[in-house]
Amino acid sequence: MMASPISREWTGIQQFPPATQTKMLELLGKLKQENVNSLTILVMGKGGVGKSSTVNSIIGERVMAVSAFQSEGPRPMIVSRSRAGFTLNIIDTPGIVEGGYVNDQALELIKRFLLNKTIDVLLYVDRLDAYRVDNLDKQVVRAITDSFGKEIWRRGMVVLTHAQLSPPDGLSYEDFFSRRSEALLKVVRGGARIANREMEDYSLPVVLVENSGRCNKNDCDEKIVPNGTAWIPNLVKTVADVVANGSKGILVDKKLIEGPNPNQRGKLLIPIILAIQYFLIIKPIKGWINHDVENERKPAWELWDVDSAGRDGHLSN
Ligand SMILES: Nc1nc2c(ncn2[C@@H]2O[C@H](COP(=O)(O)OP(=O)(O)OP(=O)(O)O)[C@@H](O)[C@H]2O)c(=O)[nH]1
Repeated sequence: MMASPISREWTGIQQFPPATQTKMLELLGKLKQENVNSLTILVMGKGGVGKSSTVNSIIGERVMAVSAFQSEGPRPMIVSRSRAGFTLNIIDTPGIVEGGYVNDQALELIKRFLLNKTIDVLLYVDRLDAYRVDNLDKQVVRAITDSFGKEIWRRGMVVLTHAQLSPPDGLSYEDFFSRRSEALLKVVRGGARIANREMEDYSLPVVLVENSGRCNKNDCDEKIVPNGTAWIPNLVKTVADVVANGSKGILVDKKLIEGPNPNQRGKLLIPIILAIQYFLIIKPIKGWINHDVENERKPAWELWDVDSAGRDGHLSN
């Protein structure tokens, strides 16, 4: 069982405009009807994409420190709020990428932090206003998959921050949004190794978020994204849908954390591959080069030139 963190009254809900409050309380009521009395949401993604800001927006309080620079300590944080007998726990994590690679230590910290907790929903956060996906995105998805198992993506949703943008010329907002989400979903499915035939089980909804204070509002004073959706209640509704999709939450137990990591097996192969390369490729080439050097009997100061000439000569053979 999950040790329940000390949870404060969710007073931040009162900061929302009445229309949002009504929707939120309706959603919580619906969850309670389905016997869901508490939810734990895990928030992950690269650094600086808006994870902490999103947590603050949902809670309606400035609970997480937000900065334009990478967060100071690589430490996960949990915030818990209760309202009408329902408890919402959100776990914010530091970006797990450092210097172009996934930081395994940061990942270990997150795993240990989550020990004996059940993840009900994973928010995979990235920015809407990015124009391409790269290998780093895939690495982050893979790290999440290797840490918590592929099944976590059945409880996953993609959150796109910085949603209030004007798309580049010639593209409608809807087109831009669908291109960006398709590209990211492809990366997630690839990194999580979700086969085409499994797609139905991994629906991975995509939601838009705008954390900026300059976020547009509708007539009811609710923050809206450019497609007109009031994004906070929409995000919470999507969370509720994911919980109801028939899959199970992910219990992070010792076995999951200490179990074999497919990445680790891959790493074991690296020295073997390097050794094979050395004996089959580099050694013979060196042999040829030395052979050439001896044959040509150049003076020592010219050996460098001979060396590269010799190598080129043999490689093009
Ligand atoms: N315009 C705009 N700015 C945002 C949005 N979300 C976050 N930001 C800004 O982006 C910067 C980083 O936001 P954070 O919430 O700290 O990002 P993070 O993903 O938690 O960062 P790390 O903790 O370093 O991993 C801050 O300057 C935020 O004000 C958004 O939706 N729109």
